[in-house]
Amino acid sequence: MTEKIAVLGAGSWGTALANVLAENGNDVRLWSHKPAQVAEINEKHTNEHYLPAAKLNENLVAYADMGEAIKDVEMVLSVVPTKGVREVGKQLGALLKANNQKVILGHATKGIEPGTYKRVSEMLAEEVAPANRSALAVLSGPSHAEDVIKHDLTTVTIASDDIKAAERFQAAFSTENFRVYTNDDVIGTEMGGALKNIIAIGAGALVALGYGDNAKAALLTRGLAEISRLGLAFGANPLTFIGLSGVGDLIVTGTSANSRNWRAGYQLGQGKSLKQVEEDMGMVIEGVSTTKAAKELAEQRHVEMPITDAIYQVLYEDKDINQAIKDLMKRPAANETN
Ligand SMILES: NC(=O)C1=CN([C@@H]2O[C@H](COP(=O)(O)OP(=O)(O)OC[C@H]3O[C@@H](n4cnc5c(N)ncnc54)[C@H](OP(=O)(O)O)[C@@H]3O)[C@@H](O)[C@H]2O)C=CC1
Ligand SMILES: O=C(CO)COP(=O)(O)O
Repeated sequence: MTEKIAVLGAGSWGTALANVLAENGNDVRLWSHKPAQVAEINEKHTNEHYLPAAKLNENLVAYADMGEAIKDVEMVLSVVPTKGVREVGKQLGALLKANNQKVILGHATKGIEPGTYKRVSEMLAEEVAPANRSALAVLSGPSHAEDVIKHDLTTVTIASDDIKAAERFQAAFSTENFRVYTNDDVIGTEMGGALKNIIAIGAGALVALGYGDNAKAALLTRGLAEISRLGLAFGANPLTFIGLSGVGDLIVTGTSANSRNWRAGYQLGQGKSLKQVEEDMGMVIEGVSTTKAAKELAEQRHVEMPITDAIYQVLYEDKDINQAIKDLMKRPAANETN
């Protein structure tokens, strides 16, 4: 069965995911808030700023009007950065209400809302009334848009409390190069996807500073320990953190120059200021705001997250990265599994 599905947000990830859906024969409507980008996608079948040199499937149709994009669809996937989720969710919620329309609502965003510490599905649940959504789902896992658009082998997971909804997304997305699993742990899947971006910033910095493989492995492993600790405090399934949206995404983001978070860390390690890094990237670096949200959330819940604290001090308190690394290594002796 093919689906009529709207993808909201035409950045690198929204476009790559919409392209997988279109190649798989679905009727896909990609909404962008930029009319020039809509024209480029529909006329040239490219999205040069976000996916340079990629040719998009010709069945992928872009819309500047969200109302037209969601007309008669049964599924919607929001793929805007965390900072845009409320605005897009509000717009979607109002349109669905006016149409008396109910959709399966998914998202593929990786972040935590600053100040409220809400996960993305919680934000969407607040913006789209229960009458207008039959289920909420999250797509996550190790999946750089740059690889997906080239049809490189990719696996992701779709988590939902409603397994039938997860299976609808699974069927719509599954291709010979894009393998999709389902999962019922929405909390763990969202926490893993959001928090690995913090560790990826640290991983990029380590490489720029010339540290070796042992240091990288230590950071990723102890990073996973603190991601899991915070996730468990919110009721996540521990097994999720050894799955695609946990260690899987941590590996891809923490070891790849395709990752914006890794590249941001690398540039900070080279001595660039955060302001300069953000200006130069031209794309979202989710880990910057998530570091602040996670640090505050961990303090509230009395969860120990020393690496997140160290990265917070580098990003927000101008702490020298070498000093932050030294201080982490000099922490009191500890038991690994406590
Ligand atoms: N890129 C990747 O490989 C992956 C990304 N993700 C996650 O997907 C999410 C989106 O990332 P990604 O696509 O890479 O980000 P990009 O920076 O590439 O693109 C973001 C897109 O969202 C648009 N946007 C931002 N705010 C709004 C808004 N308020 N209303 C409408 N559109 C808006 C941007 O528009 P504009 O051009 O005007 O800025 C842009 O088109 C992030 O949470 C990221 O962590 C997850 C897995 C892989
Ligand atoms: O989440 C990602 C890959 O799974 C993309 O990470 P970046 O946002 O760091 O590029």
